[in-house]
Amino acid sequence: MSDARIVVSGLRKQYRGVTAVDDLSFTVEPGRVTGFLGPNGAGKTTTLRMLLGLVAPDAGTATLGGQRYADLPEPARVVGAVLEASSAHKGRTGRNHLRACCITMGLPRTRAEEVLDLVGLHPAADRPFKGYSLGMRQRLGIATAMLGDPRVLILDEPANGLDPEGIRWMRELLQGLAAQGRTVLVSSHLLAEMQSLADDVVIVAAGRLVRQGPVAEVLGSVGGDAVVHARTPEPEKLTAALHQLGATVTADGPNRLRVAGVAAEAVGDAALAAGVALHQLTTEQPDLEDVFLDLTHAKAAIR
Ligand SMILES: Nc1ncnc2c1ncn2[C@@H]1O[C@H](COP(=O)(O)OP(=O)(O)OP(=O)(O)O)[C@@H](O)[C@H]1O
Repeated sequence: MSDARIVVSGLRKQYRGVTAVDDLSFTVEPGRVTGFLGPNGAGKTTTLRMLLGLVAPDAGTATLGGQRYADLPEPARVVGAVLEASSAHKGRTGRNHLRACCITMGLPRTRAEEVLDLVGLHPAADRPFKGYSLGMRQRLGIATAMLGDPRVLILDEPANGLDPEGIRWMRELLQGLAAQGRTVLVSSHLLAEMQSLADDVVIVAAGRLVRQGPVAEVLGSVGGDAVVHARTPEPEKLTAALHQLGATVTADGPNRLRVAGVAAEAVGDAALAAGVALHQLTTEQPDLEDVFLDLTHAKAAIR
C-alpha cells in the first residue's frame, strides 16, 4: 500500500476574513497511526474536509496516494472517513444502514457482516441507530468508512466522548489497520489521547504547522524539565543546601519540598552531604498536556 501516502502542500483556506488554514504542508505515512493535533479552531476539520474534497482550498493541494480526492476514480475504495459519529437514519438498524451503503457502493451485502465483525458491533446490529451510545455510533461510523476496504482511513475526533475502554478498543483497531499497511489519520484536540493512540503526530495551531514527527521524538523535543518532590523532617536545612546548587525550591505541604532545576540524584546527594534525612524522593515527569498547550498557544498568539 505504498501509494496510500497523504501529502498536504501549501494548503490555505479563508472563510470571510478568517484564515482557517494557512500555508499548511505535512505528510502522513502508510503503516502508521498519525495524530492530527491542535486546539479547537486550529483548522483540523477544515484540512480534513479539503483532503476529502468537501471544501475547495484557496491555494495548495491535498493528495491521497498522489491524487486529489476529486480525481480518484473510486474514492470509497481509496479513502474512508468518519467526520461525525452520528450519521445514520435514526430508525434504521446498524445492519440495515450498512447494507444500504453496500447497495449504493455496489458491494455485496456480505461486506456489511465483515465490517460489523471488524468493529465488534454484531450484538447491537439489529437495534435502531437512535438508541446507540456514542461508542456504538463511532463503531458504526468506522464500519461504514471501512466498507470499501480503503487504504486510507481518516477520523475526526473519534475518541470524543469514549470511555477508557472505548479508547483502548479504538487504539487496538486503528493500530491493527495501520499494521496492515493502511494510512490512518486521526484528529484530536487532546494530546494525552494521542500519546497512546498515535505513532506520529502533526501538530497545528492557528492553521499552521507547529511540529511533525514520531510521537516520542516530538514530545522529547518539547518536554520541559522534570520536577523532584522530596519529603524530609528538616525542610529548611535541605532547602538551604539545594539553593547552593541553584535549584528552585518551594514548600509543597508539611515537610515536603518541590524542587526544580536539578535531578533527583543531586537532591539525594545534597541531603547526604548536609546530614539531612530523606523520607521520600520522587520525580514528576513534565505534564505533556501543558507542554502542548504552551507550544500551540505560542503559535495561536501570532494569529
Ligand atoms: N464554514 C465555515 N465558515 C466560517 N468559518 C469557518 C467555517 N469552518 C471553519 N471556520 C473557522 O475556521 C477556523 C478553523 O476551524 P476548524 O473547524 O477547521 O478547526 P478545528 O481545528 O477542527 O477545531 P475543532 O476542534 O473546534 O473542530 C475556526 O476559526 C472556525 O471558526
